[in-house]
Amino acid sequence: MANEDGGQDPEVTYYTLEEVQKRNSSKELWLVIHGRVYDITSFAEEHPGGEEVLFEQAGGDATESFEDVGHSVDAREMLRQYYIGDLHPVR
Ligand code: HEM
Repeated sequence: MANEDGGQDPEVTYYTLEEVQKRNSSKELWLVIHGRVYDITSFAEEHPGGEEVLFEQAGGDATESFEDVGHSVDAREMLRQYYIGDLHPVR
């Protein structure tokens, strides 16, 4: 996420929504949750909620649908292993 002063963290890779939107197939499946970008290509077929719902959100912001489901703490911790960077802050 952006620093307190609104600057960018040099340790973090930033992706624009445009870049994320290209990754919307079974070969490359990225999505955004709470401003963080996740590459869940390898996870889709293991998702307990099915891969279909993930394809519907592929390449976009899945925050609302992720929260609507009321995912468990375990599910939230799983996110960590698929994290690849942050969404580029919009200025
Ligand atoms: C990378 C992101 C996601 C991860 C790691 C994840 C993980 C999980 C896990 C571990 C479960 C089992 C129940 C639980 O522990 O809460 C689950 C269930 C489920 N997830 Fe996800 N999920 C992700 C994204 C999404 C998204 C974006 C949606 C909706 C569009 C979704 C919809 C569901 C549904 C419908 C269930 C089944 C609930 C049930 O039948 O009880 N998930 N997910």
